[in-house]
Amino acid sequence: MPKGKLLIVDDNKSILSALEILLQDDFEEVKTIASPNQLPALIEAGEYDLVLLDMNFSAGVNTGNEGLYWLTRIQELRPDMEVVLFTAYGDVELAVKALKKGGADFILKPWDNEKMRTTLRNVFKLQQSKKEIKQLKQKESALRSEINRDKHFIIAQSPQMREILNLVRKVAKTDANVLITGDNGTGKELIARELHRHSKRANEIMVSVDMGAISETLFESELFGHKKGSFTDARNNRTGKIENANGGTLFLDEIGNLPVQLQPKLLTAIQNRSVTPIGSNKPVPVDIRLVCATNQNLDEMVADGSFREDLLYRINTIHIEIPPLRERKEDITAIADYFLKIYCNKYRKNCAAISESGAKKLQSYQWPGNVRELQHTIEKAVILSDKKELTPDDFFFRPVTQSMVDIFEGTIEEMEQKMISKVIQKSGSNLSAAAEHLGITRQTLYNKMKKYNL
Ligand SMILES: Nc1ncnc2c1ncn2[C@@H]1O[C@H](COP(=O)(O)OP(=O)(O)OP(=O)(O)O)[C@@H](O)[C@H]1O
Repeated sequence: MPKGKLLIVDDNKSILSALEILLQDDFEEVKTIASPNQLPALIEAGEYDLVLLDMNFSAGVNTGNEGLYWLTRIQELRPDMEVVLFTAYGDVELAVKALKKGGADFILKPWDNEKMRTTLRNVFKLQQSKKEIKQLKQKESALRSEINRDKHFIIAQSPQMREILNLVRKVAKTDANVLITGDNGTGKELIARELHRHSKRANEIMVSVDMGAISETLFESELFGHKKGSFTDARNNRTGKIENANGGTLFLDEIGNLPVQLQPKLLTAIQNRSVTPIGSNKPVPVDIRLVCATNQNLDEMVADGSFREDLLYRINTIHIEIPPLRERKEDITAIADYFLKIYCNKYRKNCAAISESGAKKLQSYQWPGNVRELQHTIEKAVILSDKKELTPDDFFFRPVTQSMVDIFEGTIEEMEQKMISKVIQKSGSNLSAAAEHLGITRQTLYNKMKKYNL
């Protein structure tokens, strides 16, 4: 059990010295100050857990109003701070007023040593319990949103997917970090869930973070958490996703989007098994299994300096590469049949099967959006068709535009160059939008523009 840090405010120096000696063994730190004017800076720094606050400061004034004023100030600055009020005047009315305003307890001067120690220790314990409840509530709401997500089975008819599932089952039992790569919609998150489901952490939470959906300014707080007041919008303490995943699995999707300046902080967190929230200097221990995914080429990003090599080595102890759907034809019909059943049921349709020619049409398409695109194609066909059997004309594919045809010519590098120029042009030279559209970081986009002289 942590002992906590106590801040004592009283304008009587001999009281401060006496209390410092009395309480030094009960707390990790006892800091004494003679003027409440120092309070805001100390409270905002977030170092202390509770305050013992004198009610009267200016000589001759003993209405307790100053104490009430500072109590409110402390609560504004840190709503989770517990304040014990301290006064020489046994004024019950004032005590009630202070407790009504949110004071945790009240001690009268001259004080009884044992009572002083017990009161402060109990208030600290109460504060710790409140903190734990808050963390549990956050964890519970994260758990609930995870549980409410749609659950799908993995369909694996192709030899490639069967091999991947075998590997997943073997690796799942260990705590090895896993990197899953593959194009958009190939099933990376589904594989991550399978890893978690078969791991010894299966009864704990898997926290998923879509790094492609977080704005650059929020990355650090989202992952590591922050202390209240550590930046302008930090109105409350916030637990980061890494800490939320404690005991379970942390799934970092689109890991290639992690800004380069935050990569050392993630590396330190993985190596030291602890996270340090923004505005704090206290590392919090965490026990997580890390699974990362990306559709970007991390080796290339290491070469162009937008991804740290040491971080790549840390996250890819085991590497699982999911092939695009067009390279595993056996899965196309099996997955199509699987989604057909799901959507017929959902939309109460009587479509029992896909015709042979329909299946052929599905097999011969390139599926640039992989399983996700197949899923949507089947859903759309089920909604629009009134037939018992789905035929080729029920399946609509994305039209291939002439500009796309032009891009798909030449070497991979030439195609990449053409694609980047096109996207920059389409975005009106807005590089952030272009990078987002291409699914790469701004840094990678700059590097590629330099490489291709764009
Ligand atoms: N083998 C499979 N069997 C059944 N459903 C699948 C399979 N693979 C993918 N899916 C489904 O396809 C959709 C996309 O899968 P998922 O989100 O796991 O892909 P992803 O590679 O993580 O995508 P992104 O790259 O966009 O993050 C999901 O609805 C998922 O359930």
